[in-house]
Amino acid sequence: MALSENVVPFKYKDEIVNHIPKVFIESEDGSEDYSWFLNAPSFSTFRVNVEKYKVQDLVNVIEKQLLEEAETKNKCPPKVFIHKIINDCIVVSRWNHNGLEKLWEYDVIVDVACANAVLRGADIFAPGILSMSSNAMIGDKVNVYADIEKNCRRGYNKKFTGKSLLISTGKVKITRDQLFKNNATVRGVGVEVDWNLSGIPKIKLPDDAGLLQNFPSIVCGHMFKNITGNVLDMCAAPGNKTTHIASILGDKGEVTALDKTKERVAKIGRLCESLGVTNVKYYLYDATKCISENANHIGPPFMTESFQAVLLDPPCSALGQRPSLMNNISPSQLKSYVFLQRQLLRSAIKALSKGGLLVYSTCTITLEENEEMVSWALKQFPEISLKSVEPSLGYPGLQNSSLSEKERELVSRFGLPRGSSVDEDTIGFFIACFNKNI
Ligand SMILES: C[S@@+](CC[C@H](N)C(=O)[O-])C[C@H]1O[C@@H](n2cnc3c(N)ncnc32)[C@H](O)[C@@H]1O
Repeated sequence: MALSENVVPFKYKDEIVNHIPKVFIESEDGSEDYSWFLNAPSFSTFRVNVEKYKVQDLVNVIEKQLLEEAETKNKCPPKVFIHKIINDCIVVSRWNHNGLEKLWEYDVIVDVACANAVLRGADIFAPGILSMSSNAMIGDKVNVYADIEKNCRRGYNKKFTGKSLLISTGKVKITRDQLFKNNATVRGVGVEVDWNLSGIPKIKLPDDAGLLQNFPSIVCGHMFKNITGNVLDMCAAPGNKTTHIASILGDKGEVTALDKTKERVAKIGRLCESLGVTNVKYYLYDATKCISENANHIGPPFMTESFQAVLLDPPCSALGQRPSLMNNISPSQLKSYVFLQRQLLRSAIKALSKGGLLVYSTCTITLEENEEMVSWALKQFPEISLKSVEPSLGYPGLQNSSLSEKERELVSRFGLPRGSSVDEDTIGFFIACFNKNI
């Protein structure tokens, strides 16, 4: 079920659209169309922890679960398969349904972040619930709406009349009283989803089996296939790519992971532990300052040219994350990322040994943070050269950027609103690879 409601998913639409390449919002008749932002990619992708599980075994587990669910739902199950090139990636298609209807007496209102997650196959966790009909008891069925204009107060106890969108139906697991009484902070699943608007299924696997990861992010990990030695992951939390690179390196190397935020660094540790990844060292550190001429101890800052490969997956405007029912990013916030990304690139190039590989990736779609960042880096640092993204999946860089035709072919853009395969219908993402000249 595709969403093309009358929803403009940007609070500061007029300013933000100036930064969005036309291909993402212009429909064939030239009118504005935001459906790419509103809809989730058609496939879920699960990156298998191949140290512990066989990919085919997990395919069988997911297939069995979906088959059982299909019998109760009286529908054909989604397809489950291993990606033909990215062999640690399981692809799951969606349920086919014709949309949702208000079916039940009771309503639940959730915030936009929660709604975006639900549309990607998540249950509804308590912190995302803003309002629930007061008579809804555990086990009752509810209609779930997204508060798309962010007008619903947490704990609101009347019928919500603001702009909302029916995104799922499900079963109550935590009552209104438990959620909101005495400003309670309740965790866990508040509503178990049975149908969501996107048809993206829930996938239930053990914690150590791997993780749901966007397809281009999984591809990004594969850039490190031929690396031996030390890899620096400069902006690493929560560690999704760190743990993937570590698993790809195996006993051929180690990942040093940095992040500037304490709580997020802790997440890297927890993920390594849960996946059983041991070749990662992680530090709370500002990656713009992680290289120093006089570094002389274990841990950051490090000596120049001490890493065989570097991943720079910096903070970005994240406009490629979809679905996004409403994005409050302000124009000044949007513009702020380029400065930090350039600073981080400077450190990345210092960190890299001669002949080493630098991978730059973002989950955004602006030219400034992608193609133009690459051409800035090529001009600024004559010691690096662009290298093709291998395996070459996705689309070339966009036209009308400062990259030459040849350079456009070397970088990868994911998620242009064109094709419908798992390689094409993804979040918006960008990967560029550089070599440091010998
Ligand atoms: C796009 S996220 C990284 C996602 C991560 N690579 C993954 O795949 O799990 C960007 C991260 O950069 C971190 N960050 C922001 N500024 C930083 C800095 N100066 N040094 C290191 N990390 C920074 C943020 O805390 C955030 O966790």
